Order: sequence, then C-alpha cells, then structure tokens
Amino acid sequence: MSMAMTELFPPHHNHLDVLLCSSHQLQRSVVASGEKQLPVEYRISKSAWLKDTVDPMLVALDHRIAALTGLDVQPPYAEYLQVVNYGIGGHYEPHFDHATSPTSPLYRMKSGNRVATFMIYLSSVEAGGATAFIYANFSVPVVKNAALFWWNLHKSGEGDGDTLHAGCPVLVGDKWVANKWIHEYGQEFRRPCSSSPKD
Ligand SMILES: O=C(O)CCC(=O)C(=O)O
Ligand SMILES: [Fe+2]
Repeated sequence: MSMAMTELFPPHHNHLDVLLCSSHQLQRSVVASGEKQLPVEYRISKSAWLKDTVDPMLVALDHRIAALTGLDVQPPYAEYLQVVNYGIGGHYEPHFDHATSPTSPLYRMKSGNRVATFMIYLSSVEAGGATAFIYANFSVPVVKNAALFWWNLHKSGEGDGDTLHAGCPVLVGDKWVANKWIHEYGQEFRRPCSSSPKD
C-alpha cells in the first residue's frame, strides 16, 4: 500500500470552510450493506454529498485534486464530494472504501470500483479522531487542511487488504472531513493496469 499526505492549503487558510456550510444538508451517514445503503452502529457521523454546482469552490477543489493525483475526477469517474461531520464519540470502525462484493451499490455509477481515496481534513480536533490504518500499522492525526491519498485497489483491480482503516472516536472537539472517491474508469491511461499482484 502506498500513501501520500499533502497540505491542500496553508494551515490557517479557510478556503474550505465554505464546505462546512453544507451542515444544513447533513444526514446520518450510511454504508453499503449488501445491495442497500443503511445506517449502522459502526459508522456514527453525519454526511452530505456536494455537487460541483453548489459552489465554485468545489470546482476549484476538483482541479486541485486532479492536479495532485493526475486522475480524472469528473463525474462519473469520481463521486461528488462527501462532507462528513463527527461529534464527540463519532467514529467509523475498520472498513474498506472499495466494494468487496459485486452487488455493492458502489457499482451503480457504472464506472467500476473505487480505485483511490482522497480525504481532506476540514478541521482539527482537540483529542482523538485520528485515521488509523490497521494492517499498515500507523495513524494520521486530524490536521486542518491536510489531505491523504491512497490507492484502494492494486493495479490488477484486486482490493488492497492493507487499506483497512478506521476513523477513531472523537474525544474532544468536532471533526470534519471530506472524501473524494475516484473510480477505476477514466484512469486507464493515468494508472495503467498490471497483472502482477504486487503492483
Ligand atoms: O474519518 C476518518 O478519519 C476516516 C473516514 C473514512 O474512512 C471514510 O469516510 O470512509
Ligand atoms: Fe474510509
């Protein structure tokens, strides 16, 4: 598994605060379960999906993500931005971002599986809330304006088990993140396939 961490904007810039205005759209988060999307006790947060048309900031953000990753993030090659808010005790237990079953609702976009995750921290927190990579054995603290990027799939298209990760419980504070999930289709010439299981 390879991962990159970047600073999307300098730490005290508030470019992304406009995304917090999505709060009126926030609803209890769901997860893909079989063919459905359901609220579950292992993901306690609220989230909202933001189309690029909501604010020009989102178009600029897409351009920044495309420049940093070299990937095509236009729909349907990537999902809309998902803004997530965790209160005290909010968490997301260990999971994969990619689909692990062929009947997953993640395939409804007809652009393949989630090849990569670009996750932005929109806030810091006073305590707790780190993103923990269970098998890779490290965790990333919540630092406002930092972003994480990782590949969920090997170049063969197989899921990478080392990407199992969790959002640890928030102990003090209010945690905001945004996810941009990038799909396999559209990236064929940007991240070519390989039949080697190691790539
Ligand atoms: O909140 C985090 O640190 C992780 C979030 C996450 O893994 C997800 O939304 O899929
Ligand atoms: Fe995740």
